Amino acid sequence: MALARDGTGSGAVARAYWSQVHPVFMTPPIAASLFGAILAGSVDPVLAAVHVVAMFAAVYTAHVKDGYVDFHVRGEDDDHPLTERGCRIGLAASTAVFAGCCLLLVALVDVLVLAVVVPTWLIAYHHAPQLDTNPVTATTGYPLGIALSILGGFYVQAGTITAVSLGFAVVFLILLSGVKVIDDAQDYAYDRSIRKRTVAVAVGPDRAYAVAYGLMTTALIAVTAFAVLRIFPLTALVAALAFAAVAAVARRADPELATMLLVRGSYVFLAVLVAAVRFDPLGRLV
Ligand SMILES: CC(C)=CCC/C(C)=C/CC/C(C)=C/COP(=O)(O)OP(=O)(O)O
Repeated sequence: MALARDGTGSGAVARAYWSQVHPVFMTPPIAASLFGAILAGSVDPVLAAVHVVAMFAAVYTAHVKDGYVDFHVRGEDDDHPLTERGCRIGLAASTAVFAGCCLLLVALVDVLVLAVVVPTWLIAYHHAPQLDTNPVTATTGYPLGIALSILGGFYVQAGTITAVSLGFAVVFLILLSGVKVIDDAQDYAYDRSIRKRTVAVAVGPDRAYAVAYGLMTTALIAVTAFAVLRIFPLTALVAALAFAAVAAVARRADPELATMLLVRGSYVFLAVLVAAVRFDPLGRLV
């Protein structure tokens, strides 16, 4: 039975599976995992790599399942490169890779690591058709995965969760939930037509913007407070300032441009936080 819908042979199958690798969605959890590792201080590259592969496998699972549900079950999408059987085999393969990583982490770290790793797959697998039907879970599912990726990346190195790692995870959960609300607002008309209940569809675009920027502001205030209290490194203030500058520009842009700016702003935010955690130049000055 065919695995790919657009042709036969190993080339067509490989292209179909490769199409489910979405760098826009897969790079952030990988970066988050590595950020967690850096936060822990000393980085064991093997542990970091196993956790990164687990996060990749979780997000791959989410995409294959989402594509399967949107095309084969709901009939929402016009096209999908994998057949139903192709989707099932893809899901089984990515889940097997994820389970293999979990076993390795249990062997190399401890069994408690499962508490911060397994939920990422649960969120990913249940994104469609369960979590994506409710505005709250549709918005927070992916950011929660990123937050858990930070915690998991940290845990595999440090063997514990600290207040600082939890603080960073919560900040990313809130900030990225805000970005996701704007991202979803891009598809407002289409999502409304298929009765997909994003925040923009549920409360209207104007209130969705207010919710989104409220969430981002809350996250930045938390970073500022944690930095001033020296719970986070002082240089984290620069990360908050940089993101605030991007968000101020995005506020006046349409949802498409705003999403593009905010996603890039999130990378700048993360990059400055890495520098803050590693070197804290501002903290050394005062
Ligand atoms: C480790 C980690 C980050 C885990 C979380 C995984 C997770 C929930 C990923 C979601 C990826 C995805 C299918 C996005 C598109 O959803 P959509 O419903 O907005 O887009 P659609 O309109 O294409 O269905």
